[in-house]
Amino acid sequence: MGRFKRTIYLHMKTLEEARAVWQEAMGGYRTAVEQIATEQALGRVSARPVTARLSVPHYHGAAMDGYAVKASHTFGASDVRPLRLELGRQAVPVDTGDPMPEGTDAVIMIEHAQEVDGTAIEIRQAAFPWQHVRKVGEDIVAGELLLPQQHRLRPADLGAMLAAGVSQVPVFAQPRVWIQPTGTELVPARRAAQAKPGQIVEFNGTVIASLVRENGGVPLLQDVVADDYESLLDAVRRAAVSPADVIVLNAGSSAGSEDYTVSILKELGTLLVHGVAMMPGKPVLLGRVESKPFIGLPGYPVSAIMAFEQFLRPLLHWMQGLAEPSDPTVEAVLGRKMPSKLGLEEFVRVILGRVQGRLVAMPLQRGAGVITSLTRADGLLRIPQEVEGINEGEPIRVRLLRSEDALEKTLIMIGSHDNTVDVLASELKRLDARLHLSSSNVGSLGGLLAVRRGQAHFAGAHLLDPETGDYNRRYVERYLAGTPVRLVRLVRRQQGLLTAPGNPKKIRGIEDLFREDVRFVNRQAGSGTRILLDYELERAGRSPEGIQGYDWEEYTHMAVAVNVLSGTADCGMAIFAAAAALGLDFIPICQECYDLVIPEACWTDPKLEFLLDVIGSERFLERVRALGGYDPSESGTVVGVWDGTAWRETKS
Ligand SMILES: Nc1nc2c(c(=O)[nH]1)N[C@H]1C(S)=C(S)[C@@H](COP(=O)(O)OP(=O)(O)OC[C@H]3O[C@@H](n4cnc5c(N)ncnc54)[C@H](O)[C@@H]3O)O[C@H]1N2
Ligand code: MOO
Repeated sequence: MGRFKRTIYLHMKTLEEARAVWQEAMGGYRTAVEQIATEQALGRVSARPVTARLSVPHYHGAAMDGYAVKASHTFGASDVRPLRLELGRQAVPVDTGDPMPEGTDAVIMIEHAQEVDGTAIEIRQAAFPWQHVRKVGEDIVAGELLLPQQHRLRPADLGAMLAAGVSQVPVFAQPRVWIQPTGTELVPARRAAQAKPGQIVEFNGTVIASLVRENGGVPLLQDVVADDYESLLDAVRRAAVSPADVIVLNAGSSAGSEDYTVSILKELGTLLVHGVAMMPGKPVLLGRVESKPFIGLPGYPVSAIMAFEQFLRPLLHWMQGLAEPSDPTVEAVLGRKMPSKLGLEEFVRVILGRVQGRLVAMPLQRGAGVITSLTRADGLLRIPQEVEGINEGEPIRVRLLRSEDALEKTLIMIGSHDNTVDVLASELKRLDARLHLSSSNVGSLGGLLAVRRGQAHFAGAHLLDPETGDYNRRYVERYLAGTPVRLVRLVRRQQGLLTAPGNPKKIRGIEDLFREDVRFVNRQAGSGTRILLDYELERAGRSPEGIQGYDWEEYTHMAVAVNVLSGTADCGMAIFAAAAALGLDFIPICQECYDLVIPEACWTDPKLEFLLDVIGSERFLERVRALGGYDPSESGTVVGVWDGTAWRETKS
């Protein structure tokens, strides 16, 4: 078929404008009202006021176990003048909830009466009228308003309705949402392992369906349809005549030549908004097909979720007569400078934790395709469109994605990543389910700087001093003058050369990097691994000249490994774990030390005590050994105490 014209965002709106247009168009849209059994109504929203049919209680009943009496018969009883009441006639035994016997109006608790000969009780205190009696209608009076309309029903609400004889309740029908994943490149998740380049596992459908469910709707998740005009047109037509109340298409809403959604919306309905000045989520599309709201969510997962929150979440609430929920926020300081595009409202995912009394927010990866930026996030920072960026240390408000008290149990780690840190995180959780380790991977040096700024509970670093062969101490001296810290060894780990499986080029060591038929992939300047390579070259008396690919820099161990696996490089330097993860060959070059840098100010924080307990535990050591490529024999050892100007202890 012929190529379609590329579409452009006709009139990009600000987020505020787009939300206003959407509310104007859809704010009054409601689902039908249906009667459902009260027992099934949890979480549903009342469509009309609910009134009580019966009073509760509907008889005068005993509120305590004891004896029903007529209060006036007990007057005058006291410690000095105990009073006897004849059992059966003046005092009738009752249990809590029993109806009050004819002629009685008070209950004396069993512990305040003494039985005498099985024929009478003796009391030492008078009862007052209606003492320990639940009177008719004490709780609910028939005809009284029990619950207002547009109220989300909670467990206690169901109880009150049932008690008051309301067995059916009128509620707004749950909005049914047609979710149509589109894309020729999409393959079902069960075939994830066989996906070829260009094929993407379909998962947005499940994410959107779950969000719909969380917000009181019923997802109608469809099979994927191809990105061609006819198939999409057909899908939207089917949605329009289906019982669905809302139509959601994902994706194909941006400017690609296969992004037909705009044309379809124009053909079958009305376009309200195309393009919103928000990021992620810019290519969102809003409109109407027949009388149904239509939303085109962007394809990138984070974009889809952000656009869901701004447009579909409020809609699902309006449709049930509810207001859009507000989100809890906290005040924090930004841990790292964040530039932002003017004219775009930006949503930045952050980790959050309390370090030395201040709540610190550290930005995670910003890419709209990085779904783990949301799984790992503790909060969401919104940078308004008129702001060009936020400076490090500036106070900000952050929307919470976890509970506020959970933040008090969060350890913030910044620095270089290592797989044993993941083991640490999982062992901490095992010890106490509330403990949480949030990490931001910005390299070893970035970690030291974060410690200097008081933004991390600890950093992870593996910085070699080429002059002494020692790790981290020299860098602490240079970057942490005035900041007392302790260095704790986490592990020693193998660094080496990675090659394709079977090592087809027969690479045996550093010397082979200079061969003409070997293409190398390097790590970025300043990274621990790069420093190590340069050190090894110097020890071998070689300069890097002559290594093909020395200038080609990647930022992580795994990125190096991926290049070797795909064949774009023959060899790279990384830790053993990266080779093991992708089934590559590994030629050990040396062992390096990976240490935790813990500020003295955090040393006595109970969370860090837990952390050190974990590092010292046999289970942790076992799991680290099982990873391969690690030597945990010094794990947990304090290898240096820095008082801000000098080392107080040397290696122990
Ligand atoms: N030239 C331009 N290109 C792009 C622009 C732009 O303005 N000009 N906008 C970018 C932005 S911002 C976003 S966001 C994306 C979204 O584009 P679409 O909504 O058209 O989505 P696709 O291109 O079809 O897909 C993007 C990406 O997401 C994956 N995807 C799609 N559906 C699913 C699914 N159900 N499950 C998992 N992953 C899915 C898809 O395979 C793509 O990788 O466009 C930029 N481009
Ligand atoms: O706006 Mo897109 O949604 O950044 O990735």
